[in-house]
Amino acid sequence: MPAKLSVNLNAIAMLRNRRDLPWPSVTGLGQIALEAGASGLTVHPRPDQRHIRFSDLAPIRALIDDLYPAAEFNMEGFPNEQFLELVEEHQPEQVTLVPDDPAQATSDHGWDFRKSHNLLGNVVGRLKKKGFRVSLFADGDPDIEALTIAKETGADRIELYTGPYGGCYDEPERAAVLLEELGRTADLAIGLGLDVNAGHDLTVANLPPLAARISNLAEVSIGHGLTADALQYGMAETVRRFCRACGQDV
Ligand SMILES: CC(=O)[C@@H](O)[C@H](O)COP(=O)(O)O
Ligand SMILES: NCC(=O)COP(=O)(O)O
Repeated sequence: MPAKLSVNLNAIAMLRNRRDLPWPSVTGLGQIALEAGASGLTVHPRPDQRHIRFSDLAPIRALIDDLYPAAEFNMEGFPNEQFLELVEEHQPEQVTLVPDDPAQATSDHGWDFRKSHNLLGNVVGRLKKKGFRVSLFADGDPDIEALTIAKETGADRIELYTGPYGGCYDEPERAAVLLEELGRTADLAIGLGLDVNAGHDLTVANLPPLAARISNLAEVSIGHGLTADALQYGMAETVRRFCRACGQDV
């Protein structure tokens, strides 16, 4: 089965938040993504709402429920009480727990499962009792003991943090080493009965080798690279539309 694509809307929300105007529309672009074949939408609401605003969550939930009931809503975040209440209110199909601090610019590491065993055990227990699928953000580190703890929390999946791999776009030898570590981590996780997602800085260039190495990859969530491509591949047509709006015949 090919990996499912969940489109992360954070980058679009960040662009929208530059002005007090409703475009680019987070829900509207989410709809285009689902219409084009994405299997789901991902958001990572942070406490300062610098990307996704809490008020974006209900319209995204409604978009999926009303028009794309087979699609999935994936909410990512650090499991503080505010995040857990947002999850309980908006009922995503998947909750991805990420160990990020509110001051972090973006997610840059997976959980330290040894240190966070109790926290994750409690939070995953609370979410599983309410029927959520839970995924835990994990480094590409083939550490069987750490992955066993992840499994013991009751989580369903891990999401491999692919940032270091994505950052090696101009260092193919280093990328190959990191790819193999991600692959070995996935093999161990799958062996323990965890499903495997992946995300962070994935692109159309680095995704095919990852999907080939992890043949059971369940889902990738992609925002930054996908939004960059949407701008690049949409720019020419958009400039033509604006030239026409100027009265030019192009
Ligand atoms: C967990 C993860 O890797 C992504 O959610 C990442 O944090 C994207 O969020 P930003 O685009 O807001 O950095
Ligand atoms: N979980 C990773 C994600 O949602 C997207 O990360 P990025 O593609 O914006 O780096």
